Amino acid sequence: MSDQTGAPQSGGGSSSVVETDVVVIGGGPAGENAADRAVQGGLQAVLVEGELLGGECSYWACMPSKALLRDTQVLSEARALPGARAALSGQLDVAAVLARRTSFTSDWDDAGQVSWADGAGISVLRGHGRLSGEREVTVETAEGVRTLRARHAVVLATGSTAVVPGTFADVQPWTSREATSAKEPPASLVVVGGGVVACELALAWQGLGSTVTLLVRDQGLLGRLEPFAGELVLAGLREHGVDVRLGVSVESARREDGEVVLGLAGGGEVRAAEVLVATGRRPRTRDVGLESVGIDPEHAVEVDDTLRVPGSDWLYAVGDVNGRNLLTHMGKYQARACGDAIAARARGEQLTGERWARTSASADAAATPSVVFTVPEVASVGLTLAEAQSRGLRVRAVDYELGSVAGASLLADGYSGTARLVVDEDRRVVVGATFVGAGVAELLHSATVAVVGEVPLERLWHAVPSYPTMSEVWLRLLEAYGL
Ligand SMILES: Cc1cc2nc3c(=O)[nH]c(=O)nc-3n(C[C@H](O)[C@H](O)[C@H](O)COP(=O)(O)OP(=O)(O)OC[C@H]3O[C@@H](n4cnc5c(N)ncnc54)[C@H](O)[C@@H]3O)c2cc1C
Ligand SMILES: NC(=O)c1ccc[n+]([C@@H]2O[C@H](COP(=O)([O-])OP(=O)(O)OC[C@H]3O[C@@H](n4cnc5c(N)ncnc54)[C@H](O)[C@@H]3O)[C@@H](O)[C@H]2O)c1
Repeated sequence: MSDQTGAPQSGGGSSSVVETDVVVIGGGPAGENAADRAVQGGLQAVLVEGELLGGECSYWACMPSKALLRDTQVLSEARALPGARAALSGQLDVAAVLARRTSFTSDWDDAGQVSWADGAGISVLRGHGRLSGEREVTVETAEGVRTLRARHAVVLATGSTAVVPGTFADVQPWTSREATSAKEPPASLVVVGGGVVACELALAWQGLGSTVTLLVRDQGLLGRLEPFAGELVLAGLREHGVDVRLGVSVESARREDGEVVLGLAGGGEVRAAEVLVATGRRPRTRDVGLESVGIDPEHAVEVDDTLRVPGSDWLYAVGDVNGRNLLTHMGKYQARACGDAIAARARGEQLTGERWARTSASADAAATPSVVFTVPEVASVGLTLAEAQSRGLRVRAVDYELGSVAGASLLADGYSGTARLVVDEDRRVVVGATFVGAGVAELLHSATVAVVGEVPLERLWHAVPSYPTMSEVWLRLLEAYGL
């Protein structure tokens, strides 16, 4: 361990038992934050990590993928301004983009995160951890098997892994890991899937010079978001040269002459130097010992709003592994609530799971923000119109073309984008918002505050947006609603 738990130890050598307050299995963003909050709450914590401290997000997901996309976004915005466009000449420096991407992953070295954990007072134990009974975790380390016993809680934070359908079993496809860490663009890339990973990484590699084909089983992209979001992203991908084919299923896959050949249902083939399978993720629940405590490892680990497993007084799960929201910021949010809940219970406090309490991850169900970093960007929070209706809310959607807002028209000639508010008519509050267009990511937090705060429309009217910013879309939306 990189630090002492200060806890009594028994045994020695390869079978030593370490007792501590909290054991966290998985040192991704969620696990790190759960351990950190427990320590801040006055407890000792051991964080067990089998690969790189920092998890998927730091090395193979959020950070490298956004670094791969950023230059394409900037070029697209510059091309929308005649003056800046005139200054654009020559080619994108692909090697520089890849080097910057690599710098964000610290060249896949976690020394910086280990030193953060040390500073935060968290003990890091490297190895594969498994639950091995109540409050007990067994860790396979390079030095032998270690057993950890938790006085207060064990937190499962093992994340998720890419789902690769059996069709691709023999072709060693790229998953998001290879697609975020590749050392050079493949000449051609076929991407399978129509979700966030597929859209972002198709655009990233097209922007870096690959010829990209996107095969989508459904009739549209980004099915969980408002329909107009998928339509605008589809148009954006096609404008960037991605060959997007909708309603296409892959029936077979083989490698031939150094290429991947995909056979399509109904006939036809697609060939490319590489294939990226982006067909979703599953919680990492297998091989973590859930069976030893009577939990089915084939499903996400169910938790209550304090992130504790129902029926248990010691087992918690945060981040992707509980399937609530597969997003870094939501995993970290859950982890803060979880670490605080563990510390509070250790002090003998009774938690009722009250909505919006500091120890309840209430926003998971009501106000999850997310950004798709494509061109155009999609920024959304809360419920879509369809979700709100399916929950039985009496809602009304208000739409406005972002290009008609002065701030947006200044940002780009021919700015195209759409904004939607979903208003709960009974409470006259915003329960969902979606913005699609260039530069909308930074607009999102205003909507998150409105949704979480349940700010009445009449009061929102007094939140005056500055002129000429894109935020003026708030005023236009409220006017369109009838205020
Ligand atoms: C390509 C891509 C891009 C993404 N972009 C974004 C984005 O822009 N914004 C965003 O919010 N989200 C994004 N996500 C989602 C985000 O990466 C995840 O939601 C986030 O990483 C989940 O954090 P976590 O801590 O739950 O799990 P992980 O990050 O998966 O970390 C889990 C950790 O647990 C370790 N582990 C697992 N099992 C064991 C075990 N038995 N013993 C010891 N250690 C173990 C793993 O090695 C890993 O380090 C993206 C995902 C992908 C695939
Ligand atoms: N910018 C971000 O915040 C960001 C970026 C990437 C990923 N993420 C997170 O990661 C999660 C996973 O993303 P994802 O895109 O991998 O999954 P997803 O579930 O969002 O999308 C999977 C896509 O694959 C399709 N699909 C599923 N099985 C298929 C099959 N057998 N053949 C063909 N198509 C199939 C689905 O119809 C869907 O379009 C997201 O839900 C999101 O929470 C976030």
